[in-house]
Amino acid sequence: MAIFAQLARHPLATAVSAVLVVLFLIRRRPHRLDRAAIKAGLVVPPRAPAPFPFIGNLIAMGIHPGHFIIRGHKKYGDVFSTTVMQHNFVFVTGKSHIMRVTSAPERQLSLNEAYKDLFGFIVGTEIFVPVSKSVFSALTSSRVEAMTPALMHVTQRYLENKFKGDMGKVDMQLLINELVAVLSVSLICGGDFGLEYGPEVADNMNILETDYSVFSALSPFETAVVRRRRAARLRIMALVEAQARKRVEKLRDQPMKPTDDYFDRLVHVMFYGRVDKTIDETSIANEFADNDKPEGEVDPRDIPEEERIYNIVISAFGLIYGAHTNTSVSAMAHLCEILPRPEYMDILRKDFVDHLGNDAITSFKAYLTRVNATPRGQPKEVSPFVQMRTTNRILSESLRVHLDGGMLRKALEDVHLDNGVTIPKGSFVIINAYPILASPRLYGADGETWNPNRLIKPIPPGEFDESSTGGFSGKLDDLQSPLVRSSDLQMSGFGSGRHLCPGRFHAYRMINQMTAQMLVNFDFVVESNFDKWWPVPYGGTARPLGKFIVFWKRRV
Ligand code: HEM
Repeated sequence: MAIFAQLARHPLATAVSAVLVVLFLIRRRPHRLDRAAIKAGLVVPPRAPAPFPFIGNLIAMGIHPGHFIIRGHKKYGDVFSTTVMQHNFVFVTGKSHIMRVTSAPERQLSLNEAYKDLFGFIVGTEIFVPVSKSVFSALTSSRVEAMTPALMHVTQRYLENKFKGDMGKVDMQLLINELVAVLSVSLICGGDFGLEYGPEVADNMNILETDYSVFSALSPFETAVVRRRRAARLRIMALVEAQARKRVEKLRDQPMKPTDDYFDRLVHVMFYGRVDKTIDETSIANEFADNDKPEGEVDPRDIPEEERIYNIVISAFGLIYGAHTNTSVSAMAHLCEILPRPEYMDILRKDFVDHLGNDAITSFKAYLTRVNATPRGQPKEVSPFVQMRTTNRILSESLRVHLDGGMLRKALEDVHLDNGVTIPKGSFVIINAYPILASPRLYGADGETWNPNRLIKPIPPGEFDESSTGGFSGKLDDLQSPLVRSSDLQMSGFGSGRHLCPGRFHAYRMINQMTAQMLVNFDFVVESNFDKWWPVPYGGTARPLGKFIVFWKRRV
């Protein structure tokens, strides 16, 4: 009792004690999803206490999700949970659990529902829709080849416009953001559209991606930010809609063709209900691409034409967003490593000129003509971009180091793991890439450090030492990247399993060709580079903090 009498005389101490008691009580309470599962007799994951009411473990997750998650796995094992902003988050690692999560069907562990719930307020919830296999097939590596001349042409035109004169200074972050937006739009909506409307879409994308405030998100009133964002979104949608109407007319009596671009595919599938019977299963980037008819999907011919057009616009808009955001920050990550290092700029220049000469677009078109003329069944010439192994490996190292997001799902039903633990329905599930990229077993003692030599000259497995630096003794895939399959667990930044990123071939092509065209035409000196990178807790590339300002000089 004496202690309470003492406290009563010190109001501040009383207030602090009361807050501590409340925090203590709250941190002990299991999450409501756990309570429901426990009531049903299920074993739930061990829980890392969340020290703050309402925000839960937001601060620890915000500072460095990877460190928080590694600490959690060390303490609680392969599966543990915590509360962030009232949501239940379950973190999963270990091969069997990762395979269980990444191979689960969408109706059980949903990628779309997870992103819709957490990020829908930023871009609108309706863009998170599953895409059918017939459409995904337009993202295969052969489609990347066909789109390459258009991407190179758009890049060339863009650089001509931006770098006027012989020398200058540029904010590289803004430039890359805009250029990748122009390229993404060209990729999804066609090169013709990209050249004409790319910069306008890029400006509006910039508003959507950067112009939001917590105040406007929480405010019951319509703020100026909300109005700007709505106008930007509507403008992009109006442009894409005009393109959709044009293509609907163009493809009215046309069957699907191998030469269709991505937008043609959308129109064939979503407007005319056509299915590609010739899809080569193995050429689809997605390991579990069995979502030809996502659950609940109806035959488009059964819905009104205007609704079909709207669905095409929404799908295209969602994909432009998906293609742009991560590719843009990945390109920044790559260039912020390359531009301060003249020796690597020279290696990339040489690789590009060795394979495509001084007139890259003409050389690439000639290569495409040769490949298209190759009779069926005969071995085809390997793409010059695929032959640039060193270039691809250097990019893979940039992505490996900066792609420390991972995979995010929402449990739409209770998910039982083989260790007897159940992920309760309603939880968000995260598999973080950081423990993989920082694993000494795979990359030695300095896995977090950018060092392309580890991929350029991998060490034979018997000679690999976990305490060594700059090493890697695993396998590389066609992109000269550490394998991304869930069974190998070498690199999970592009996801794996059912939702493995189908656009990664396009991402490599966009970044490699734009980097090469910049380096071949200009010298660069970095004035200031990003201060640091904030690792994201969801899928994709870390986000840069600070300014990336660069002097450029035209090469003669
Ligand atoms: C370096 C650039 C890119 C990165 C880092 C990246 C990363 C990712 C990640 C982490 C996922 C989720 C995987 C999972 O949770 O299992 C994903 C999915 C996806 N990505 Fe990418 N991506 C990139 C570029 C692109 C591009 C250029 C496109 C389109 C052309 C694209 C289209 C998609 C689509 C459609 C999905 C959803 C797949 C599905 O639902 O099955 N991405 N990407």
